[in-house]
Amino acid sequence: MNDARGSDNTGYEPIGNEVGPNPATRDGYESLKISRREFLNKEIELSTTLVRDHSDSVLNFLEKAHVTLMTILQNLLRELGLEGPTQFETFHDDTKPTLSTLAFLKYPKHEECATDSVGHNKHTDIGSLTFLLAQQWGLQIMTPGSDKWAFVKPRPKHAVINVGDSLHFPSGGQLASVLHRVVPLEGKQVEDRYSIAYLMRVNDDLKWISTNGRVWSAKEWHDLKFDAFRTSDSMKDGVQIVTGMREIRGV
Ligand SMILES: O=C(O)CCC(=O)C(=O)O
Ligand SMILES: [Fe+2]
Repeated sequence: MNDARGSDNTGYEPIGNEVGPNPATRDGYESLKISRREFLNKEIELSTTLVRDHSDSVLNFLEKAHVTLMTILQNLLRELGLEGPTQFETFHDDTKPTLSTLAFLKYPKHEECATDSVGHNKHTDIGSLTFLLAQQWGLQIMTPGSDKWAFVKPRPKHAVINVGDSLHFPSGGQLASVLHRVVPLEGKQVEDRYSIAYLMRVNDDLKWISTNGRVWSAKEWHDLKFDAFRTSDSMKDGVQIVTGMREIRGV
């Protein structure tokens, strides 16, 4: 595929690039990603038909998803009294480096791919807020305080909005990032599943202190988390990276 770039934010990634939700399996999705910054600055040229022939629609979607998330963010911050010195909104400055990404994901049905490549491993999202569209079943969440997975019913014309680690840590946990994963309803992917995720992220240089007292920049956290997604090592230096330090046992 021409657009394979070996990047976490731009281009094509095949199935099996990351660890899967079941022990000893890899993930079961392929993706096409578009870096918001590179796309707005016209720095990327993806030859994939979706981007080449529909760039106006992609731009329109990207802008609408971004504005929607920024509106939600502003309202959340106001309601929680987190405006003022923290000023999270100002950490989404398009003139500065940021890793916000639009991702198109396909989980091919199992006649087309190996059954040891299934779903999407458990994780909390890296960035500030996520706008997720999916028409088929598969998304599961574990709400804070619970140790059980629950399917999220797909609702036509509804998006799923999730908080990411970059709001969770700086808000002192007032905004919780929900742990989620994707698994096929019947253990096997019986139909192609498609999802679109706009992963809004803060500027690379935003710093915060995690629950174990370490200072992170948004970019450091992003890069370490992608390393953990690819290996079966979800812990790093005693820190649970993929689960956003939720310290959940046995999941
Ligand atoms: O495919 C999905 O429904 C979820 C995707 C997801 O969690 C992500 O891209 O962070
Ligand atoms: Fe996610």
